Amino acid sequence: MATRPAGDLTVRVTGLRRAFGDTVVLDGADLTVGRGEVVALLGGSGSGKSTLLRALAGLDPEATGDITVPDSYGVVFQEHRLLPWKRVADNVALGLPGAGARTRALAALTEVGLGDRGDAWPAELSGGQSQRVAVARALVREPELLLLDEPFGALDALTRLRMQQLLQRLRDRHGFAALLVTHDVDEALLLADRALVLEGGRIAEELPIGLPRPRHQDDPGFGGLRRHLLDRLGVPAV
Ligand SMILES: Nc1ncnc2c1ncn2[C@@H]1O[C@H](COP(=O)(O)OP(=O)(O)OP(=O)(O)O)[C@@H](O)[C@H]1O
Repeated sequence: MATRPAGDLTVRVTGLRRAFGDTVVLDGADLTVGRGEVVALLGGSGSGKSTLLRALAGLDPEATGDITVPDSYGVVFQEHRLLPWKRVADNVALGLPGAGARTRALAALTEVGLGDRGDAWPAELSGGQSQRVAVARALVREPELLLLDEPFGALDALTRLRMQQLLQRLRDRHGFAALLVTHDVDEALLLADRALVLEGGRIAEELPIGLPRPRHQDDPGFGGLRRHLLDRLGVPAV
């Protein structure tokens, strides 16, 4: 049962467990996300990152443990998950109460650079545009927390970079906290205040990322942190 966390924390997870048959994927994982903090969740393929995120998003009734998340959170997956039979603005406004829903949806679309595409159908958008709409849909309720599961993982490198910059701007403007599941060490280092490494069903390492913002791959300090994380993930420098 999720309840509201107290104090400076947006998320508090204690003793999170999830097994599929005999395979224990999450084995008592603990983590926190502070208010307005961006936390990257890294880990090898199959380490349980998506399982953890789904549990936090309330999508996995079989996960056990103490999970506290705010009342308002938005979720973005690797696939945009837009409803193809609804226009873009109606996808973003979905479930919003009241007569102002469309106005709010168009404002959120403007924030992601798609203010003029509200009447388009999802099929008319590129992959990057579709993910922008997914971000707008997650943002439209002004959530305290975004849960992001490889949100840019399916995009080409340039589009991914633009989306990372967009996420950074939105975070500066709105101050939401985020838990960002990613395979991409550079993405974690560009965006996150802290990186967590999931291994053996628990958070095996927690790395504060104190690099000044705005960040760039060429910044001093970036390479050392990248090497450390890659090494931790079993990809040592050659
Ligand atoms: N519905 C399911 N039924 C059975 N096993 C599952 C199910 N969902 C996940 N698993 C298993 O749980 C483990 C963790 O999966 P999960 O998708 O959380 O890992 P991940 O770290 O997100 O991986 P990747 O980085 O490859 O996306 C994997 O071994 C996976 O096969």
